[in-house]
Amino acid sequence: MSTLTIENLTKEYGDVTALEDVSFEIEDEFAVLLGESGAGKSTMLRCINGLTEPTSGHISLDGEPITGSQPNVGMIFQQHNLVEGISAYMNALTGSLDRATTVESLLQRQNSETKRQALEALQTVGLLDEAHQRVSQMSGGQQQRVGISRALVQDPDLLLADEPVASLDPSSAETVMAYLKKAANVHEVTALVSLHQVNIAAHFGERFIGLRDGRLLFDVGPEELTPDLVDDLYGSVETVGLAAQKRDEPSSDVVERRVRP
Ligand SMILES: Nc1ncnc2c1ncn2[C@@H]1O[C@H](COP(=O)(O)OP(=O)(O)OP(=O)(O)O)[C@@H](O)[C@H]1O
Repeated sequence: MSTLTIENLTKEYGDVTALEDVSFEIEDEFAVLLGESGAGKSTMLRCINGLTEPTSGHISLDGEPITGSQPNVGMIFQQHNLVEGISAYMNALTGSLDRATTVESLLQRQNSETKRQALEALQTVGLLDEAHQRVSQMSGGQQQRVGISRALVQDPDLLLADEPVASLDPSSAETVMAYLKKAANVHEVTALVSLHQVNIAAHFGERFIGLRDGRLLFDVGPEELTPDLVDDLYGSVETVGLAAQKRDEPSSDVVERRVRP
C-alpha cells in the first residue's frame, strides 16, 4: 500500500487551465476521481503517471517525488491499448515490459516468475480459462479485464484507471469495476480511478475526489458523498442511493435521481 500526495497541482495547456492548485492525499484506498467532461480528470491522471508534465505543483508517492514515466505506476485506459492479435496471456505478459522494449523481444526472454505473475493476474480478473484466447475475440468487458491484468503484472505501487468502464454497458461496467477493486485489494495497491457514472462510483469507491473546472470541489469519504455535493459537481445529474447503495440496505437518505432531459 502507498500514499499518493498531490500538492498545489496546476496544469495549463496554452490558455486553457486544465488543473488549478489542486491538493489531496490518498492512502491505502480505492479512490474515485469524479467530474464532468473537461473537469480535468484525465489531465490529473496523466500528470501522475508522467504522460504530461505539470505546470507547477508536486506529486509524490510515499514521499518520493514523481517526475516522468513511472514503472511503479500502473495505468488502465478506457481504450485498453491491448495488442488485439495476440492472446490475453501474452498481453498480460507485456505488463512486465519496460516501455522501450518490443513485444517480440519480450516473448523471448520472459522468466518463469513473470509467466506465473501473468497467470495469477489473469486469475485475479477471472480470465484464467481464457488465457490463450485472442483479445480480438473477447468482449469489451473481458478486454478491459485483460488490461487490468497487464497493469497488475507491472507490480505497481499505485494503480490508475482513466474512465475504465466508459464504453461498457452497465452490467459489464459493474463486473469490470468489481474485478478492478478486487485486483487492488488482492495486490494491496492504492488506486485512483476516474469515472463519470456516480452510481458506480458510489458502489465501489472508498474515497471521492471531485473536480470542477480544474479545481478541487470536494475530497470526501462514502458517508459524506451527498446528493447535494454531486449536484454541485454535475448540476442537472441525479444519482441513485449514494451512501446507502454501498451498504446494500435501504436508508432514509436514499434519493432517487436520474439524468434530467
Ligand atoms: N493536450 C491538450 N491540449 C489542450 N487542451 C487540453 C489538452 N488536454 C486537455 N485539454 C483541456 O483541458 C481541460 C481538461 O481536460 P481533461 O481531458 O483533463 O478533462 P476530463 O475531466 O478528463 O474530461 P473527459 O472525461 O472528457 O476526458 C479541457 O478543457 C480540455 O479541453
